[in-house]
Amino acid sequence: MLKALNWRLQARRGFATAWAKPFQVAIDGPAASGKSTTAKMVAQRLGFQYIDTGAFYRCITYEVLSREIDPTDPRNEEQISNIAEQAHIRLQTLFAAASGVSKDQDRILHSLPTTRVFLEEQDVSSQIRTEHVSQHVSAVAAIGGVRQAVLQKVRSIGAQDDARYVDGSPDSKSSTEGLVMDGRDIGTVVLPHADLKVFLVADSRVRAERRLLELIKSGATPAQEKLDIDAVQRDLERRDELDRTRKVSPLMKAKDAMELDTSGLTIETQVDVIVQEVYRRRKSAA
Ligand SMILES: Nc1ncnc2c1ncn2[C@@H]1O[C@H](COP(=O)(O)OP(=O)(O)O)[C@@H](O)[C@H]1O
Ligand SMILES: Nc1ccn([C@@H]2O[C@H](COP(=O)(O)OP(=O)(O)O)[C@@H](O)[C@H]2O)c(=O)n1
Repeated sequence: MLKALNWRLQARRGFATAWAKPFQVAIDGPAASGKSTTAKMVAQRLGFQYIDTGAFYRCITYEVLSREIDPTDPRNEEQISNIAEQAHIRLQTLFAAASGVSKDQDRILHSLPTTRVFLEEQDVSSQIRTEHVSQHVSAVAAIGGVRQAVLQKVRSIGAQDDARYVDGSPDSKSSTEGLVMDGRDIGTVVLPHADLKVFLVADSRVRAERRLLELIKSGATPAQEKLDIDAVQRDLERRDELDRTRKVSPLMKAKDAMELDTSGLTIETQVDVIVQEVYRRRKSAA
């Protein structure tokens, strides 16, 4: 029965082989190196599912700060881990419509997908991107119980699919053909057997300029939070240092990861390099 259903699905999706393992792309790197932008566009071009793991740590941090709990006080670790375990977090990525396309290469779509983040079914997409949350998220993400809880959540949502195209139809391809996940420990801990691991880096000044522009454009930061480029750069560097030096699953490049410096690249180029690498590896594995 299950096998028949699987064959039907395979036929609809035009797969050559049944029970094909989804192709996993792991993208890691320091803050504002371009991970989520690149990951979303790679997922869109390939029709893969996209999971932003940083959003999970941000949601938990938002909840912790809303309850006025100090994440830097070790006495609060158990309480924060419990919050992480109980939190119900859901992501919904809105991809651009891909009507009438047949071949993978034809799925080249240039509008940027957006991810909405729901915490207990409340849309917190902009609240989790404020500087206040950014300043505390690395302390929360360093807690072992929090990492365990997020690991379980991100692994289990691989089985669900909340992706949508802008025409509102569910994306029937995305969950089975492949998955793009971005974060800090994807290639090392979450998906250690990923088919392609990418470690994105960029000069910290360039990253700060990009992040500042993004904060201004999104209006996610309240007017009273005065931003300047030096402050943004300091915060990125401080967060990277905390992420690199924590005891549990620190930020590091997996041994078998491909490093890509985005400092002098356009978004299109960095996406293209990864998409071409996916095609190359799929071809050589066929
Ligand atoms: N090559 C690039 N050129 C210019 N801006 C970029 C490039 N790559 C990413 N960006 C921008 O930099 C900002 C940070 O990128 P983002 O994908 O959010 O990084 P991360 O997920 O690593 O924190 C975003 O506003 C994004 O649009
Ligand atoms: N897989 C992950 C993803 C994020 N994180 C933590 O969550 C924080 C926010 O992640 P993010 O990807 O939203 O951050 P940005 O790089 O977008 O600013 C990081 O600074 C890490 O502390 C992590 O520890 N492990």
